[in-house]
Amino acid sequence: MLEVKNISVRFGGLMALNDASFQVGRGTVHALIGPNGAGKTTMFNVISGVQRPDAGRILVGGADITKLPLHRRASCGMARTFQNIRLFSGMNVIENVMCGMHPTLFANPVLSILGIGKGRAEERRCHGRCLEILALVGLADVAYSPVTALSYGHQRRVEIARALASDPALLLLDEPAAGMNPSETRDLARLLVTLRQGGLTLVVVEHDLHFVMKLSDKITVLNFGRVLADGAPLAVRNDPRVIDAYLGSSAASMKESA
Ligand SMILES: Nc1ncnc2c1ncn2[C@@H]1O[C@H](COP(=O)(O)OP(=O)(O)OP(=O)(O)O)[C@@H](O)[C@H]1O
Repeated sequence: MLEVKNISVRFGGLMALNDASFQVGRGTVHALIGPNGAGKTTMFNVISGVQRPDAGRILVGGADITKLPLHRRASCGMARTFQNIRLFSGMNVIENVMCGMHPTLFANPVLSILGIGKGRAEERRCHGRCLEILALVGLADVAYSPVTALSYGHQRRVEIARALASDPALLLLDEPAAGMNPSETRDLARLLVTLRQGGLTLVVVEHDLHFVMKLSDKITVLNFGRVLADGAPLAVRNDPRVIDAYLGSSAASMKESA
């Protein structure tokens, strides 16, 4: 589904990514982990088109998208969420989700504002689809609530719903469990499993190692911009290089969670 080939990104004298490569299988959950500053967010930015790499290539479904501008990445079936919640605070929940459908809409602004013809039909279709997505993420009952009235965990779900609205095949989630309590994290894990069962491919940057170990089919570990290890959760957890560089004492607690 996704091939990251020999990606390098330099910020002045710092190599944020250094010849990093990995592959993500279709319909899998793939986690990207590593210490602070390892290059995880930079890698997400390269994949999603926010950051142009100095070297290397990104392929989605075999197509080279390295030079595809940010605003055209949705058209190749990719969506992402960000580390910090970025919702429109003046809108309700469903309006936020409907914004995510923008790349798939055709009616022009005049038809949409007047609410006639194609504009009206499209708005109805968009509204119906977003209600389905809200039901999928467990937020149908708050569809018309102001988004600011929702708990932190639910706001994160709205972000995921908005990303799903563009009907992606590949979803990039940057620290989706950050700031969540244990019960919200468990609910999130269940949601991600449901999405994978629906055929979606998920790439997740996450610091919560218990969450990552339970959820992922494969894990790539970054360290100083390089791929330190890449493989099944068990193999990665037991890799001495990963334990030395990153897991340290948390390896023991991860064993319990596996
Ligand atoms: N725009 C930038 N300009 C200069 N340096 C940057 C920039 N963005 C990231 N860096 C540096 O690149 C390195 C990788 O940063 P990045 O945010 O990708 O790491 P990370 O693994 O996501 O870290 P964290 O887990 O703390 O979010 C860090 O040393 C960071 O300070």
